[in-house]
Amino acid sequence: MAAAAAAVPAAKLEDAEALIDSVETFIFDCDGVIWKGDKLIDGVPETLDLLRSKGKRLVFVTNNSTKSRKQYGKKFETLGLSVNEEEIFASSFAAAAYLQSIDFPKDKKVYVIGEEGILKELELAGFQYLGGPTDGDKKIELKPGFYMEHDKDVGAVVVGFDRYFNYYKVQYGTLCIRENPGCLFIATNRDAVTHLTDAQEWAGGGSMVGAVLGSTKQEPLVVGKPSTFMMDYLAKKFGITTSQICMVGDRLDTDVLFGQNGGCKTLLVLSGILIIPFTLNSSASSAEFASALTLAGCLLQV
Ligand SMILES: O=C(O)COP(=O)(O)O
Ligand SMILES: [Mg+2]
Repeated sequence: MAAAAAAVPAAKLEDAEALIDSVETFIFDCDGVIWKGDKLIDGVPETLDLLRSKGKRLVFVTNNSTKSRKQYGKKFETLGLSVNEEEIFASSFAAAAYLQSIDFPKDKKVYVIGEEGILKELELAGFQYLGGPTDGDKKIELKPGFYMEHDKDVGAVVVGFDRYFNYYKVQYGTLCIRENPGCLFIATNRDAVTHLTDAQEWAGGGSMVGAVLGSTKQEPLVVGKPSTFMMDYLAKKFGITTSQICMVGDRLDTDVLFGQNGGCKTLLVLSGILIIPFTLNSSASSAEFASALTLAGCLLQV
């Protein structure tokens, strides 16, 4: 079922300082909030520094499963942001963590329609996997009698954004889900579009998931936003109550809904889907931070 948009009417942020003082943790979405593609969004370093200087915990949650947490740590570093791996939760990690949470058998395998980030997280979690980029150049020749074999030990198909998506992968994933008894269909996320470059929006993970949903007629279990799986995981890990969290995102149907589903305060910024860039000079006081957020037309969803 597609995630509904946030139900609560939006209100323009009036008092950012009160918001900042009312929570101990800020969860930031990444694409459209921290960066767009590989381009850092103006004002982000100063904003993060300001919040850290006020003793706030910062956590980063991205639905983009192309990278592992470690790889995202490198991305933050190249953008000049010091963020440690433990503060980053990507949906690639969520897929592996979910399989761990259900004690997915280690003698079963995971077929991956997606990129390296998912493979790396599955490896770290000790799961056997196949597929991923190596199936990116496999072609199907539909000659008479052609029959595609598939591994009967696949117990889960994980689908995420995959720039090398092809018919071989759809067919392989479909065979596993339809013919291996109890085979799970897990989606890292269902974002319709995302900024894979800063120049435009690109078809997102939702397009790959939609293809497998179409061929299997099965709804996937989504481990990324707006599912609360990552919220529950990080709230438990950091020992925080969700009312002490403000979720900052650029999408209603994933980020804001994720925050609302988790019982957090939510802040919708307009630097992602709608572009209203704002800059914050380095000596920004929280009042300036407040006015910058207001300037950006931020809406506060409560
Ligand atoms: O890449 C995506 O699909 C979305 O990524 P985000 O959750 O960081 O906005
Ligand atoms: Mg985003």
